[in-house]
Amino acid sequence: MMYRSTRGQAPLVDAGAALRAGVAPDGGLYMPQELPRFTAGDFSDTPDLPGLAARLLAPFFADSAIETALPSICADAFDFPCPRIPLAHTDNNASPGPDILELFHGPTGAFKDFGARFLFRAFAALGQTTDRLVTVLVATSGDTGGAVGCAAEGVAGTRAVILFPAGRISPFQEHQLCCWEPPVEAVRVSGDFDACQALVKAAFADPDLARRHNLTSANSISIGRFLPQMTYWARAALDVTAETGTPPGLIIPTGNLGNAFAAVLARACGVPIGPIVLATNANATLSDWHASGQYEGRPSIATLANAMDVGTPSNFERLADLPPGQIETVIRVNDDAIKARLRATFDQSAYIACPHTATALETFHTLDTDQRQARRWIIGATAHPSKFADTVEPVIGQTVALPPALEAVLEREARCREMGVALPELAGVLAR
Ligand SMILES: N[C@@H](CCOP(=O)(O)O)C(=O)O
Repeated sequence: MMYRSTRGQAPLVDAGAALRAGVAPDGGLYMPQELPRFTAGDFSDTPDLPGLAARLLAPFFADSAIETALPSICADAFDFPCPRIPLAHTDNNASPGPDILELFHGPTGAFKDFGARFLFRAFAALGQTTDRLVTVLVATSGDTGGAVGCAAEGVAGTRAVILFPAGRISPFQEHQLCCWEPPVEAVRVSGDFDACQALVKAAFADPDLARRHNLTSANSISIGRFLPQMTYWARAALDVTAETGTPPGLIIPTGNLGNAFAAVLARACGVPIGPIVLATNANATLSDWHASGQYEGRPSIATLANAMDVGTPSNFERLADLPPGQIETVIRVNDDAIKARLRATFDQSAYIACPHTATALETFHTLDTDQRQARRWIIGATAHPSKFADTVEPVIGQTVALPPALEAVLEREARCREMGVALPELAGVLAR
């Protein structure tokens, strides 16, 4: 498989080179040159997630340095459960509740563990073909940073530098992304997530900086982050289609658009997925685009669903590269509605959702009864609620226990550096 740039001004590269580069040299994002086509039968003998991942991802990594290691990378990266839980009836009419796909049972309690663990294992496989240190530069609005730090710790040949926005992430998230051993470094930036993301892109666009530090990305702009995220959507969609005869609809909490784009790509490759609905917080870039057809990035707004506080979603560039009509609906949910849905879900179903998952649950309730009854709906539950205890606990009126892996994070010492939003400051951080 070869990869082309969305901007069309860069040479074709294989998957290994696309991973090493992070973004294309013309500033575009890498896209597969052609899409493989699957049928449900292709996965009939792959009941578990790692097996399905290896089958689904094989064409994407064909003829690259990762090809032979792919099955073991998938087995090692996806070694935690990903349960799909039917939610009890959530309102008074007879329409069934959605299924909740819990994507947060990895070591850092967020769906990012799938992609981050895959990516760093892929870097390790690539590392056997080069001895140059790779600097993985990543911007986070909360969850990516923790997952990347955890996945990067101890991986030979890599150094991870995590930029996070001061005052815009939960206390647990901040501790979690600052607690990993060198060569993982966290940097608190006096700006929002979009400023962090712009800094990362500016560093990639600076040829001297990019070459000197051998920069690459661990955000979903990297194919090594977003391609593995197709796996759990495919698993859930194949299972529901087998159970009901109808492809499920997906409701996906959306910020940087990497998780939703993975579902879009899986559907484009023939995975049986029905409508794809994006659930966003008050940040209106995607809902306005869907309503008007005009895309306009803008500064992000701070919300309770902070990991989705993105004003300029990176993967829009990939979405715009595909034929129109890939996203059926975009629903924007404000903080009051997030809190109300969190509370109602707890009261009616005894289910504790994180604020991002609550955004998707609220979105489900905006669908009309016919839409809800036409098929099974799957809610992507993106993070463990205990990561957002300061928001969730007052709303539901009880404490939320940390799972053991997250509890262990608090025993680690947290440290970070500080910087502003100017590229020379980042150059200084990278040089130290
Ligand atoms: N929601 C993210 C923002 C970055 O998204 P990514 O999927 O492109 O890494 C976060 O939690 O940091």
